[in-house]
Amino acid sequence: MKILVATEKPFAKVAVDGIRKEIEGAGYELALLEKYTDKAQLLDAVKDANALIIRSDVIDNEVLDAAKELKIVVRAGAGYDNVDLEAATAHGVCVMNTPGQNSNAVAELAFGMMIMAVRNFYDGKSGTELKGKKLGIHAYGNVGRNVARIAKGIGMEIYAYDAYCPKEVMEGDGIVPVDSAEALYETCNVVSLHIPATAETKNSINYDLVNRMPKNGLLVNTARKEVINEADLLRLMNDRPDLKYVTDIMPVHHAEFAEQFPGRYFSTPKKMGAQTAEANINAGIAAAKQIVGFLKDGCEKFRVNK
Ligand SMILES: NC(=O)c1ccc[n+]([C@@H]2O[C@H](COP(=O)([O-])OP(=O)(O)OC[C@H]3O[C@@H](n4cnc5c(N)ncnc54)[C@H](O)[C@@H]3O)[C@@H](O)[C@H]2O)c1
Ligand SMILES: O=C(O)[C@H](O)COP(=O)(O)O
Repeated sequence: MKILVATEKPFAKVAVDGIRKEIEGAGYELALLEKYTDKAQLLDAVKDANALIIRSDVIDNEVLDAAKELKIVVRAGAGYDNVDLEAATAHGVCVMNTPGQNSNAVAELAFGMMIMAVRNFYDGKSGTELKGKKLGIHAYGNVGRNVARIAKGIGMEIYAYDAYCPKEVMEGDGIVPVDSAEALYETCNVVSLHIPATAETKNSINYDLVNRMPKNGLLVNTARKEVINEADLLRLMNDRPDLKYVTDIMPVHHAEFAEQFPGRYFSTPKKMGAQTAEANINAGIAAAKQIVGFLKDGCEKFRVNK
């Protein structure tokens, strides 16, 4: 059995070593395709792979057609919007993610960007503190819960909205649940986005919603660029010179944001939320273990396609 790690953005070496230990320890062969620059390289590498470990790498119908021996794809990470689930099901390929394995890394980055923004991107002028401010967590999943944990230490008032998480879970964590996204944005000085990119959420962060934020509101996005209605946000930030936007996922209209909103906008050059040795180790080794469990015992825990 050949297990291919196909990562355009590679894991830390220590994580690859851990993956190798799991795969070779189970008697399988490990192949690496790292830092590839061309889809043709991926199409060639998947030809004889029985299992794939990927990150944000796009697995579409063309890749699945080329991967004649493929049984399983594990997205080492949370969001699996980069995998065509319907096509995978049609090809008889199981798709999994590794929930929770990179969430602390993302939560820490959200605070890194949050502090940078409220300190005016370190321009020397007086900024503000997070302590005592109202934080809105938009989606109370694995990342959202880690954000809440850190926010407690900072001394923020914490509110959350999640369309599917029971209010009792938030209350049990000492978080104030709110009934709608609208109520969250109306209430909070800072909103941190943690919704997945789905048909329901894409473009949902729009003019009306963000405009509900109080004066000097800050929107932090470590989720996906697709959830933002960029045209609306550009228009709103022009209409509301008090608002700031920081993101770990570079917008399609990055140049416009950067040019129009100096001192109010920041994007990491490349998605960095999960880019820590710890998150790479956690997610990479979990992916390797899930593949071994699937191939040896048929374990389908964490399967995300039907
Ligand atoms: N920047 C990065 O490197 C990075 C790393 C990890 C995750 N992410 C992104 O963050 C997202 C969240 O990650 P996670 O680990 O917390 O995932 P998760 O699956 O643990 O949590 C997602 C939460 O979103 C909620 N949700 C789904 N649809 C919603 C909606 N319409 N309105 C409100 N809540 C909704 C779910 O109920 C769930 O609680 C991922 O899907 C991914 O897109 C980015
Ligand atoms: O959904 C995720 O887990 C993140 O977007 C991580 O993406 P990456 O593995 O490309 O850093």
